[in-house]
Amino acid sequence: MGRRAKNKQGNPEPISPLYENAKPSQKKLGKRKAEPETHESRRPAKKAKEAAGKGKVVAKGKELKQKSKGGKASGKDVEDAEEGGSSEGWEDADLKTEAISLFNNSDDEGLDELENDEFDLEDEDLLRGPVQELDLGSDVSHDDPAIPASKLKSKRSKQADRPTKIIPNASDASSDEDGDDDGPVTLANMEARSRALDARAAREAELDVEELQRAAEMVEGDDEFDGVDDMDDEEEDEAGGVSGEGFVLPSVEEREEEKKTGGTEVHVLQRRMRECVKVLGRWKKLGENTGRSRSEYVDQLVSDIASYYGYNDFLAEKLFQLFPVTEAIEFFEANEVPRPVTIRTNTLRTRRRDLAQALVNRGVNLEPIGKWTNVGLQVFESTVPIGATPEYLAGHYMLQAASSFLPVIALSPQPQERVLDMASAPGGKTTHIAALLQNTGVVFANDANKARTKSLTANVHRLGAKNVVVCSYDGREFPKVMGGFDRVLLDAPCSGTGVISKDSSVKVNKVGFPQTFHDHFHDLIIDVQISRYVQSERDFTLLSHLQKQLILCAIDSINPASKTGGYIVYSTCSVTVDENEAVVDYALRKRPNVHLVDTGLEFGREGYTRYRGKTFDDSVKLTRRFYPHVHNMDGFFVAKFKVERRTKGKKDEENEKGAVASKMEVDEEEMTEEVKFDEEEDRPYLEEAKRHRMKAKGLRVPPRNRAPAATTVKASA
Ligand SMILES: C[S@@+](CC[C@H](N)C(=O)[O-])C[C@H]1O[C@@H](n2cnc3c(N)ncnc32)[C@H](O)[C@@H]1O
Repeated sequence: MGRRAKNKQGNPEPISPLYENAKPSQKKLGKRKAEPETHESRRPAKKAKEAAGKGKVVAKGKELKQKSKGGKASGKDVEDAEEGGSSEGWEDADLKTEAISLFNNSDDEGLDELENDEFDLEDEDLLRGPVQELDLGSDVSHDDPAIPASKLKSKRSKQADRPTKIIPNASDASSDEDGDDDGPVTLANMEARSRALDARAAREAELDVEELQRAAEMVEGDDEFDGVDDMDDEEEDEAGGVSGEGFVLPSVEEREEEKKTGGTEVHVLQRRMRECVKVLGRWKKLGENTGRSRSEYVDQLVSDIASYYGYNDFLAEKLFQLFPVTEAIEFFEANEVPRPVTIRTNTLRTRRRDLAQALVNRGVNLEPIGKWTNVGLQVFESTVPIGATPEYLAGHYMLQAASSFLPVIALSPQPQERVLDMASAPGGKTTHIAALLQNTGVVFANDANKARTKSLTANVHRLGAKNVVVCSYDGREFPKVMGGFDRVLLDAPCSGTGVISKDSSVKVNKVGFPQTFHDHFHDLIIDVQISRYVQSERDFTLLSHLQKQLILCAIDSINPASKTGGYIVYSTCSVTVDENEAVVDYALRKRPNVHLVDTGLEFGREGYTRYRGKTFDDSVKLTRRFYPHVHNMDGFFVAKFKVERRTKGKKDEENEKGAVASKMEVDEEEMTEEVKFDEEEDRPYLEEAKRHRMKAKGLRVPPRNRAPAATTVKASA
């Protein structure tokens, strides 16, 4: 837990001047200059925080309740209940007191999990405690004497009483005109609201093109993402010129010493972060005068981010590198705020309008999510437990993060098709696919973790999906066990760096974890709960290795002659390049008969084609990235491939041998190029993994000291 999370006593120094001094460059951040300052969409995460200031509570370092319009909702709690301990989305989240009463889940499995989960009563303090935010986007602070009161007032009023909404186009414009403040949605006003949303979405679509272009320029022109050098004059004036008086960047030795003595005070951290962001933001102007190198400032800032938000240093740096400096802070801040609660209408049982009406009658305040989904509803408040309504029990909806809709929308399964959901538990996406197939065709819902297929099966039954076959294979066994699919979804096991707001344990390593962790890695069947504890480059390499194996198997499971399909969607709830673009690029190199196509998603940032010295295929820009601070959704990645018929060559013949060939290919390339295994160190883990496999197959397991040693990961896989 970071200092930010720990600090429950007194109000630390407000850090809002940070933003005043180093306002993010809108150009660099791909935000909309054309939008008026009052446009909430500029800072979705900020909106959530503002919401917190209005009777809602955002606590330090731990996400608490999101209570829009006085309501209470916690996305992570809800999906926890829904998905019975899923790996992705909300299911691993802690449950807080309030959520238990409001979003009580009737699903037994979910309840068990809630009861057993790390229920931190200390958080009750946080529920009552003051809001503390490191807010780059908060223009001013009430406490800042440098800001005239008039300015303060107008800036504060920008963030009107609005609920935190899903912002697919990084925009949440015109909430007023769309009637956000006109009271709850009713049957009478729902159509009108939907129309208003459509109109808004159309306007936003235009702006989005502009934003995408900016984002693309940003990636193109700035490999190192080195901050906001291009602040305009006005911004510089606001930023207040040179670095703060009296501030001296600690030396490496001082930093080490500080760590040894248990870190520094929160207000010192805050000030230092503010100063570092300011200097890095205008390095050309300020940097030279400091007599220090840019990397010293970056190192200090990353180290402070790690302490302040409670990440391990490695992960803090990895995530920091994804963004320009100021945007990185926005990202870390957004991870401290819960995402909106959303549900997906199960069209096998009901229509969205009927569901909305039924829930409105029960005292649920909700609204359609946006134009991009015709089944999603965002819940703002509820007087009943949303995970235990009769409609929920009757399978009329799934509690599901909005980002989880995206890969299935991209997959776009057509009636009568044969679809493989390669890593499917607990079934949020499987049941969505089944609904889009209108209960025709067949969905093979596979998950390597047998225990997790229980909640998958339960969800399949509850939602009335009759075209689903549940199975439990290692995904890398496909297409050996079965092939010829029209479409394959690979919602891959990942590090979970996109869902930190739901599962803050992603931030750190846990005591006692490594044994299990390595065990699973060497078995290369990674339960996502475990895969999340990544703490070194090697861990990411191993995870990426599994993802590469799985994606080749997914490709090889497709029937390229499919009349209606021939598509694969690869998705993760992670934002790291290793798990996303690098995997996609690898698949393109290994399978020449495959190319990327448009995901069909209306929003999301383009995938990176260049990143920290790596160059990916140009077409990788067709992939889409989603961020909490931009879209007010979990961090997510979606890529869509089309598989063509192969013109037979030697390599293709090899590929046709199926999963084994796919696995071997990855092994050969990766083992030599990237992953250097220390066989001696790994031997016990390999042996243990082998024992597990034998046990699972019902074979007699030899005593530990006589277990036959596996020598390579390839052999154990
Ligand atoms: C991101 S979660 C899937 C979430 C699911 N698609 C949903 O929407 O509910 C990843 C899943 O991959 C499974 N998994 C891990 N390694 C696997 C493997 N080698 N083959 C198949 N599934 C695997 C995990 O058990 C986990 O349930």
